[in-house]
Amino acid sequence: MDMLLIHNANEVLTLQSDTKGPRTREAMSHLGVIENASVLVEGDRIVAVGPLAELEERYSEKVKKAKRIDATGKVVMPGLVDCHTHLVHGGTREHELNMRLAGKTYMEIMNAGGGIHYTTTKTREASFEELYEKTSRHLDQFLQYGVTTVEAKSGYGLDWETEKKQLEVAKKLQETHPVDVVSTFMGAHAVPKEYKGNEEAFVDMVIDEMLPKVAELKLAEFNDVFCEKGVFTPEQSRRILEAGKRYGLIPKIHADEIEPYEGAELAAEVEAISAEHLLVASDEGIEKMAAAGTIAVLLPGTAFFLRAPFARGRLMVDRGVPVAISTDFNPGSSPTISLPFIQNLACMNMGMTMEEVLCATTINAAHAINRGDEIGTIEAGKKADLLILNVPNYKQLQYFYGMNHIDTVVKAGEVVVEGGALCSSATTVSNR
Ligand SMILES: N=CN[C@@H](CCC(=O)O)C(=O)O
Ligand SMILES: [Zn+2]
Repeated sequence: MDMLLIHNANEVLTLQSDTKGPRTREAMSHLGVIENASVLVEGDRIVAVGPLAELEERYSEKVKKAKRIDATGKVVMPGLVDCHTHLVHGGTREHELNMRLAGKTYMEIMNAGGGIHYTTTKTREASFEELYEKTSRHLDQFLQYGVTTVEAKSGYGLDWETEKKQLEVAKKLQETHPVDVVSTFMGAHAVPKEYKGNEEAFVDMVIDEMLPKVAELKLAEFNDVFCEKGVFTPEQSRRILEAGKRYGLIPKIHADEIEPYEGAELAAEVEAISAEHLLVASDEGIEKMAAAGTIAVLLPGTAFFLRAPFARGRLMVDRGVPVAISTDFNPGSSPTISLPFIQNLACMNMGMTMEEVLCATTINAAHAINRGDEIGTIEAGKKADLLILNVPNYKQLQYFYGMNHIDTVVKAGEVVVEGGALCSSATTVSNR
C-alpha cells in the first residue's frame, strides 16, 4: 500500500477529543493543535500523527517507504465537510440578483414562478450527462477550496423521474469523483406548478410514491423538507419526515429560514439529525434542539446573499446546541462553493470564534451527515482527507479573509490538489 508522510507542519489541527458525538459549548473550541508535527498515511487511512521523531521511531519501516510532503511553515487540518448543498441542478439564476437588489424578496420571485421553479424547469430539461458534467466541475471547485465531502440534496425535480435523475447523478459522482458525495432526498423542496392548489395531494405523492422508491433503490440516506410559510406546513413536514423514518431515511429539515414557523421545535420532536438555516429560530426551538442534541446546520452565505438577518450562532453554541456550518451551495440563495468564505461570515456575522468555525466545518459537519466516525478529525484509523494550508497558524485562515489558502489536498490518501491546482488524475478516478 502507498505510504505518505506530511512532515514538519507548523501546526496540525487534529480536532481530536475524548467527546463522542457532535461537539457542544467549550468542546467546539478544542482544535487539538500539535505544533511541529507530522501525519503518516497508509493507503486511504491515517496511521498516526505526532512529532516526526516519534513517528520515525514507532513506524520506521513505513516512514522510510513513504512519499514525503514538506509542510514546513504550514498548517495541516482535516478536509472540510460541506454538509448542506443542493449540488445537482440545471442552469443558473444570475438574472434574479438585480430583482432582489431592487427589493423583490426571495419568496416573491419564487411565487411568481422563478426561484426554485425556474431551476426545476432547467433540471428537468437537462440530460443525465449534462447534469453529471456540470456537477463534476462544481466538485472540482469544491476540492480546490479544501472540501473533501459534500452532502447533496435532490429537490429540483419535484417529479419522480427528475428526482431520480438528480440522485443517480450524485451516486455516479460518488463512484467516479474523488470528493465523497452523501445523498439526501428532498422531494418536498417546493410544491410544483402542476400541484398548485392541490398541496396535500403532492405531499401524499411524495410519501406514497417517491419515498418507497428512494429507499428501495438506496438512493439516499436522509430525507429533507422545506418547512416554510407558503411551502410546506409543520404538519405536512412532520408527515413527510415520519414517513421517511419508516423507510430508514434519517430526517433533516429546512427550518425557520424566512419566517418563524416552529421548525426548530419540529426538528427536535421528530428527532431529526439536523435542522438547517434557523435564521429566525425561536428561543424555545433552540432550547428544544439543545435538549434533543439536534445539530444546527447554519448557512451564513444564504443570509449574506439574501440580505437577511444571520442565524444566532453565538447563542446556539452558548445554549449547548451542536453547530455545523455549510455553504448551502445552490443556484438561488447561495451560489458559492467557498466554504472558507462561509467560515469568515460565521465569525463576522454570527459571533462564532475562529476555533468554533473550524469545528463546525469539520467534525460537527461530519456528524450532521452521520460520518463522525469516518472523517472530520486527524486520528489513527480515519480516512486520510487532509489539507495543507499556506498559513503559519490557523488564525490567519479567518484573518486573511475571502482568500483560498489551500496548498495541497489529500483525498483518501491521494494527492488531488497540489500548489493550489487540481492534479490531472483527480477528476478521472473511476474505481470508487
Ligand atoms: N430554502 C430552500 N432551498 C434552498 C434554496 C433553493 C433555491 O433557491 O434554489 C436553500 O436552502 O436556500
Ligand atoms: Zn438548502
